[in-house]
Amino acid sequence: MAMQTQAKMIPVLDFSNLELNPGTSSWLSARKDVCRALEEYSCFVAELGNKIPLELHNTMFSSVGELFEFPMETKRKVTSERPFHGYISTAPFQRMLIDNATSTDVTQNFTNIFWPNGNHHVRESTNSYVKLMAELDQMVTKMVFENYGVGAYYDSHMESTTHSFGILKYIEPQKTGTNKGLDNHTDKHFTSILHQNHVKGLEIKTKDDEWIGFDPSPSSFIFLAGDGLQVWSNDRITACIHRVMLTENLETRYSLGLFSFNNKTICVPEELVDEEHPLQYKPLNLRDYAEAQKALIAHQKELSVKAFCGV
Ligand SMILES: O=C(O)CCC(=O)C(=O)O
Ligand SMILES: [Fe+2]
Repeated sequence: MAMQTQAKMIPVLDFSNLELNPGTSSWLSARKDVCRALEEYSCFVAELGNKIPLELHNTMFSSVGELFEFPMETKRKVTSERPFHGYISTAPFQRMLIDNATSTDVTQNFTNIFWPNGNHHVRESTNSYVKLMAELDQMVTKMVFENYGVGAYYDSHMESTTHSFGILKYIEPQKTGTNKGLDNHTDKHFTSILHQNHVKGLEIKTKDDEWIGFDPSPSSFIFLAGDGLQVWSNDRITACIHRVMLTENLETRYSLGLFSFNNKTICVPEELVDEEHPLQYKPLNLRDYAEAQKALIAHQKELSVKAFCGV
């Protein structure tokens, strides 16, 4: 698979023409590219081409626009007991985050909040869209596990993984007086996949401490390593530091994300600990980590995974 470099440096991997079946030569070559990109950049752009039909992209972004137009009391009905989930409105953005989004009952309950008589088109589109992203996540995760020689652990990892689906709307900077959409952070889950409309803003921090922008297109998704993957890989892959800056935006920025949570305790596989890679982390429970993070949020502090469970 050819690896190009987008804008300045984010690697772009072209999955559009590939039938990726485990064990084939194209799978093995993609696996190598995926892991190299994650080790060097903590992220990569997955170009899906026609695997994401333009109509599905358009339906998703127009529905998201509609969802945020509903009255506050309707949006507040999107709730969850999971930390940081449900509907949140802060100065620069509004977000709805639903857990276990690959369940069609969950997407049905979600759409029924807004359209009590049902909205078949939005529900079906959301199901197809979440499925597409979850399949991308599963494929990349399988490649990562295989690459480090522990493919045998992939099935049990995925069995205890759930995916949360997030939709975000950023308020235009001229209305808030700040161009900061989202502060520098790493994601507190295992992996993330983001997809957005045409309004730029997502920036990734490189290992040389340079910020580089993501150049969006309807068929490109960005895959980011989260804190969970950093722990699991014993620092072979580090979590992607990213932020959203809304400079020059005259239009509303919407982004969609699929976030994977491993619901068991994440332990570094013993195969990934050796003299060159001494154990860096105690076992990590992502829910406890999110709760600890939440407790600090009032103080505007971010808890690093090293501080939480570093050895
Ligand atoms: O809006 C984006 O592109 C980034 C969203 C993000 O980083 C997050 O939800 O954690
Ligand atoms: Fe993030």
